Amino acid sequence: MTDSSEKFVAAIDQGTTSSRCIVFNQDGAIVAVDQREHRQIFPKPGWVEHDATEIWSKVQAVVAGAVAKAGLRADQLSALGITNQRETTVLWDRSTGKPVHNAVVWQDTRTSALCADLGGTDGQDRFRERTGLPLASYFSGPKAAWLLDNVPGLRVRAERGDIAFGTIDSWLIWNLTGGTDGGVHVTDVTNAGRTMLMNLDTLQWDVSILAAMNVPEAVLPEIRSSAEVYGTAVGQLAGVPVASALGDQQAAVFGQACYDTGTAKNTYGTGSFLLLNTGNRPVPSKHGLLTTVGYKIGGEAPVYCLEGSIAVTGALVQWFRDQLGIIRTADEIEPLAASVDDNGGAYVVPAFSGLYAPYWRSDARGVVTGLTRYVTKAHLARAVLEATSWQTREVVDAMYQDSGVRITTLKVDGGMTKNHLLMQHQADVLDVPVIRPRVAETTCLGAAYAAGLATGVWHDLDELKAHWQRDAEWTPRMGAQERDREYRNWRKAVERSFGWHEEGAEGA
Ligand SMILES: Nc1ncnc2c1ncn2[C@@H]1O[C@H](COP(=O)(O)OP(=O)(O)O)[C@@H](O)[C@H]1O
Ligand SMILES: O=P(O)(O)OC[C@H](O)CO
Repeated sequence: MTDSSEKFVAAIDQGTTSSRCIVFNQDGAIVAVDQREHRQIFPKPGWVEHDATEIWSKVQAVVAGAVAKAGLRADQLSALGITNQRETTVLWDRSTGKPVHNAVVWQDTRTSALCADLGGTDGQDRFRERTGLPLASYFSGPKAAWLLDNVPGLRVRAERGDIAFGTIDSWLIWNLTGGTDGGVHVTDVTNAGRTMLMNLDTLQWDVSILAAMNVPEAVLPEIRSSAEVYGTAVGQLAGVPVASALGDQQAAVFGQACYDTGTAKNTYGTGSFLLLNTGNRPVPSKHGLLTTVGYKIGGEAPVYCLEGSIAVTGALVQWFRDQLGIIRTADEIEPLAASVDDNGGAYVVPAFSGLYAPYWRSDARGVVTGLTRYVTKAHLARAVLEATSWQTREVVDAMYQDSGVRITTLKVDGGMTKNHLLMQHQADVLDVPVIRPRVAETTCLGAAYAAGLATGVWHDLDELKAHWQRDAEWTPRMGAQERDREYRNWRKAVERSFGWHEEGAEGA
């Protein structure tokens, strides 16, 4: 039985591989969780799609599951927050509510040639000043343009106003608030900022970029803050205010209580995303980072971040497990790696979708280098884990070069942080302590916090900060000489990955 004065907030985390719903109490503690995976669709090398209809039905199922496990009725929820895999692009018909094509996922590289064309003589930097982003297949605007050009008849329907564009937050909010029967078509600044269509200063759609990418304004959602009531849910959550939306990495910043300028977190999932809070002004990057909105609470000033996006970290462990079959579960990598003292001279650069930060090289492909007869699967297991910590080190160095901020501790979260060997190596190669909080579900927690702030469950950031508690800490142990030698080797390995893929050639 629950105390009737107690307040609860639910958050939906719609991620790349699964959807989760978590119910939190007023202390920010987890009351119930439900989670379901959805299909990964790979129609061609380099293409990754999701079925947005399947995602919506999985989301409905996990909401029902979490609310039931919590022993609550929907009307006992004070608010619902949304957080989501970013950039993944859905176009749907406003009158039928059906997607016109599978969603094109953030990892999908089909727009590489389109991005190269759009860059023209300015190259990757054409829209960087206005959007904070390099032209890369990662972002949503070119994905929408590709769909408009490749789904027969779609452009005409879009220009007539019959089609809606959205990242997953928009798709979910529209469905939650009624869909074809009055659903609201909105997005928040953190998600809009990943389309490459939003101006970072005005936080509005940039009409000249829309024209350059040939994306009609009629398809776009309204851009709102990350924490405000967008609408009221219908259906199973009837009456619950839908009160926050944040991209998952920004939600983790919020859930990790990185509210002060200079604080940073790294989330280790399929990929890894390190965000540094840079305060109320966007800091441009000259070293391969993204400038992105961290969050915006209602009418308050936006908070910006520098972001180092790494496409493949946990996904490399999955590859080691599923494609090579060397381990049966992800957890087995740690004892295997711990059975040897070092990587035996081997390095793995997981440039499966090219390399993201700080290189943004779509011509890179994965390499395993340094092989000799001495190298065993245990050395490779180490090299697989070390690929994550070295990629993070490169991003941390770029953060310092761009912002002058030297990270003194790194807050971490995500599925890979249960791997002690990896977290120790991370502390070693950064030479700073790495700290994991007690509530590891920082993404959902951030969305819940934002929704709770918008509805008066919590009152200010200080209240939220007081919830944060340390669970584990790793302190650096590696000597400087070893660190520097290994870093040099890692960078040599990265150079070996460049220039492999030629656009238009066979294969991915
Ligand atoms: N013990 C482990 N050691 C290293 N990596 C792990 C371990 N357990 C899970 N992972 C990796 O963590 C990732 C899952 O983390 P999660 O935060 O759930 O990711 P996402 O939200 O991106 O789906 C997977 O890519 C998996 O390979
Ligand atoms: O769903 P995740 O955790 O893999 O995160 C994906 C990122 O938002 C992509 O930008």
